Amino acid sequence: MAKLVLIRHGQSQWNLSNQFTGWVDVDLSEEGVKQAQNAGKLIKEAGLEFDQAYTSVLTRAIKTLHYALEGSDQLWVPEMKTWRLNERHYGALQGQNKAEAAEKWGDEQVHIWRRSYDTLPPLLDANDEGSAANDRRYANLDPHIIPGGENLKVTLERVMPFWEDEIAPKLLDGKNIIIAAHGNSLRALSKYIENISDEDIINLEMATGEPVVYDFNDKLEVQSKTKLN
Ligand SMILES: O=C(O)[C@@H](CO)OP(=O)(O)O
Repeated sequence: MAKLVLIRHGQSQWNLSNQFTGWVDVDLSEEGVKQAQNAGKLIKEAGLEFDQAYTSVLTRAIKTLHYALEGSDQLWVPEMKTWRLNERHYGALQGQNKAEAAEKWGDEQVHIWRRSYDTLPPLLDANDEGSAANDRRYANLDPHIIPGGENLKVTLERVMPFWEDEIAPKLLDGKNIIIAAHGNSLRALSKYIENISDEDIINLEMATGEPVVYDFNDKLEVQSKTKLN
């Protein structure tokens, strides 16, 4: 039956400098470009062929998708971009260095902000100049939907409608799908797909630029999960 490939974007400039990123639109680092190109090679070697591609509205994921498709000779595959696949919004932590934040608030607090399922980060005010409300790419969204900060639970809640309406029907129709997105939007999706508990999802990490291949049966139950590396 259908295959789904999830790929976290290659290393970004702020992964490299260890800054909270969220919805800030930073580019791939040089290493990130190499990781994304290598993902394309691995996809080609595995013989994976896609019918539809999805990504977020953030440059690092879009470019990763394009490198992965180009490397597997499938740059022509139809693609759709949606804010629903964006990284979780990291609120007022966006832009801060993670090590400096741990010195300021303690390792435990920062770990809770980063990995607890339902604790929100400090929120960003809608009037803050860094708010997504000031960004043209979200102009068509109801301002009430634009987050000031998200935990994994809220991220999952805004990813799910896109899964239900767009992705699941295609998989049920036997279409092969690739999604290039972000560490936490993909952790949210994996939690749902693999039925991982609120406690256990804390331990799931996605490596940058590493394609993860799911095989589904015709009831959309996972038959296998393989990491390409
Ligand atoms: O900063 C972020 O947006 C994310 C992903 O890089 O970080 P973390 O892994 O700490 O949730």
